[in-house]
Amino acid sequence: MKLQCGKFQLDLSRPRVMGIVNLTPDSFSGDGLADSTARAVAHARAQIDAGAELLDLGAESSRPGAVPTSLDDELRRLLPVLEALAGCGVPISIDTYKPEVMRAALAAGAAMINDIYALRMPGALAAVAESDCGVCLMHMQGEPLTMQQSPVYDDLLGEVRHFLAARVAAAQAAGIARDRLVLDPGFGFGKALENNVALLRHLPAAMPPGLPVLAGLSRKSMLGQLTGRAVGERLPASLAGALLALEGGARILRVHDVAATRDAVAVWSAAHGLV
Ligand SMILES: Nc1nc2[nH]c(SCCc3ccc(S(N)(=O)=O)cc3)nc2c(=O)[nH]1
Repeated sequence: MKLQCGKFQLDLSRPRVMGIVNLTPDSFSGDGLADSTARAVAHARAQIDAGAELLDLGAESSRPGAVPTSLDDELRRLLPVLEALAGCGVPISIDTYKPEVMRAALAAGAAMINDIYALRMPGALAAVAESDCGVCLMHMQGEPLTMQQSPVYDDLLGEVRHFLAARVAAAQAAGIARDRLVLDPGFGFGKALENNVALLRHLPAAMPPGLPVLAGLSRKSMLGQLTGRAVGERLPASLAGALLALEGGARILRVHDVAATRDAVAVWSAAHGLV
């Protein structure tokens, strides 16, 4: 399965590791790099050296309880880092839901848009339809500020699958080719522990067929709830979650710990007969 990401074409017949570059001041996992472009760029390059085959740059926190970031603040944090990473050799994804940020990032060389609102904001479909960038469509119930207060599902897997299928249809209707799309169940985005566990246990049933899947479990609270570990002590659980996501068909892993995840993926790939 191939994913078209601007000038890059990703062969997703084997798993790829996407390194998280958090440009917010209040990152949930203590990795915020908002105060220094140089530090953020150095971190991004270190992730590439560690084996990241995509990077995800985010300048607005979407952790539970996060308040929205202004357009100006998001652009001010994002663009210097994106511009400094031009020519880095791997596709740069931008974690944003604002069409204006999408347009500016695509003009500055971003190869993928990672939208936690799945292009539902006015103007978002048009902003990416004009490009040939990759697009990640993610499921979220509610919005970051309140999504974890009381998530409720009648049919979790069906609701996630139907939501994503509807967003795929909307994207295709806007002229966005299927080979540009990757889908994501949105671990921790309006999901209680039992919802996150059910998604991990039955991942294929939550996803419309025939499209690649991205999973982002790294350091998330579901792992803390299952292990009792604080956010900085969740690497073993994050690796276990990553491999379970691969078992469930995910082929892009969005992680903080690139080198460790690459090692876990190497073991998984060998056991699956992948080179
Ligand atoms: N496609 C995609 N993009 C993402 N961007 C983020 S930022 C993390 C926001 C957050 C932090 C912590 C919790 S919690 N309460 O579960 O620990 C939830 C959400 N994540 C993802 C993800 O998964 N996919």
